[in-house]
Amino acid sequence: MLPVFRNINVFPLKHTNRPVNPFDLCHLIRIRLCSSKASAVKEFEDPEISHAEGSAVTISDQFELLSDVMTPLWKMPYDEQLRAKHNWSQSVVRMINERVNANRKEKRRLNVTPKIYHVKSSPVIMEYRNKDEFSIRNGADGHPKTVGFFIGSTASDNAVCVPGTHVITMREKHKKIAQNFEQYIRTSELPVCTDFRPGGGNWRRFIVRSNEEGNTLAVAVCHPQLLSQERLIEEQQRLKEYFTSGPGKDDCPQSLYFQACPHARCTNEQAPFVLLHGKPFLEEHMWGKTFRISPDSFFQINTQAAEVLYETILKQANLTPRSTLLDVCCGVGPISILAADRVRGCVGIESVRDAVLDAKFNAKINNATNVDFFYGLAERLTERIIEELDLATDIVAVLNPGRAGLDPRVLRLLYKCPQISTVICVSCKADMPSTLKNFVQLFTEGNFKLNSVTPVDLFPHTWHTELILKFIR
Ligand SMILES: C[S@@+](CC[C@H](N)C(=O)[O-])C[C@H]1O[C@@H](n2cnc3c(N)ncnc32)[C@H](O)[C@@H]1O
Repeated sequence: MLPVFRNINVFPLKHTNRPVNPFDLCHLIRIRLCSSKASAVKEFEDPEISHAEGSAVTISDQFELLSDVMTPLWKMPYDEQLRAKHNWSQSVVRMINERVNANRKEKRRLNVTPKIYHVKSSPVIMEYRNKDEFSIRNGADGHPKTVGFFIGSTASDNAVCVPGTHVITMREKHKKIAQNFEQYIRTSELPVCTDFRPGGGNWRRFIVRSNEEGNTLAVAVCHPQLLSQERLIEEQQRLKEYFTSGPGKDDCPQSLYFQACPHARCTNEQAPFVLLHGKPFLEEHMWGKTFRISPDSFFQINTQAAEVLYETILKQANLTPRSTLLDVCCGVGPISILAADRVRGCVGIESVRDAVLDAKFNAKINNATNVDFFYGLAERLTERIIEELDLATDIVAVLNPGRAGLDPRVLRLLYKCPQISTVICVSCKADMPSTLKNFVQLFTEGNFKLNSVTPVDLFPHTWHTELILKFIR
């Protein structure tokens, strides 16, 4: 049993609008775990859980359940996890095969038979997450302002928020800053946002990021509802004082931001990230190069494993001084900047403006003079960029979109371009229909062969695995 973090009584419920029934909670979590990929489903016949009225779901149970949701493989030895991920990679290839053959009129099956490499392990398996996104809702003790992660379903009204104190992939600093933020919002007059409509409350999310040196950047996200600008500024000032000179000062992040976001998510253009304290950016180092990361920019969640990922991508790409790298969905530019010394030039496309500004800055400070980045959607920019790469004889495209995959028009442009002989697809959601569709299109319409699949474990203790799929003509 995990150690008890602090004494929370589930009953009586002082702060809640609606009591949490411990039986409901367990039942919900059981459904959640059974429907997840986790094989180890916890049985809830624990003597510490009694369903009689007035009894409690122990805090240690909540922590264990949260670990089961967030890190479902946490009880499996790491080498077994790697074997399970290898099997999963094979199943992705089977899914590609099924889809390739699903709509074929000809009787003869097409076989996609790439070489599947062993999973490249993560150099670090504990406390590797450099970003955590905390929700704010009712805790299992009924406190309406609890900063943590949901267990149960948010769609039904039964989800509760559990602090991430025992999640083994989370860094201690993130936990401490989140605990301090929880203390802060419990003193704030603003309620938690439970509805986007007026009157639905304010506090929504808390994001903590850090680099390998231990510097941290935090963003408090608040729905502005009908609050005046003066009231928002007053809250920002109080939050800043709490962390810089108040009770949170021992765990003050190096950068503290506030965002008044009226939607589920807002970019910096939609709702500016307001810097309350410290440096505007986080800096990360890989291969002796420096990367600036803005609060709005993507960065791989496991920095040390990301180095392994990038090294593997560049190796698979067989780059030469004659190559041009087309870096589609480039983020803050790591793939292009790390490849710059090996190639004729790199061009990156990215749809988040701040990430493009970071990428340009990163190219400059790393002296990557043969690299350029463009702001916009790949589906809008790729055609013009390919036209401008007219003189390039050997183009390698690296595609690393989010879970939505890429628009089929982008892939069409790539396989119609004769100078592109290699396409490397990088995905952490390779088994999602949107992503599988991209692979199948490259194979069936584009006549590319799937040459190899290399899994890289960016997410130890979870089922997620980053896959590098190499397609060649
Ligand atoms: C998984 S991240 C990869 C970023 C980068 N390759 C890296 O390793 O850090 C995906 C990036 O693609 C961007 N993106 C998603 N859809 C896009 C699109 N249609 N056009 C351009 N960029 C897109 C996102 O903003 C995000 O920065």
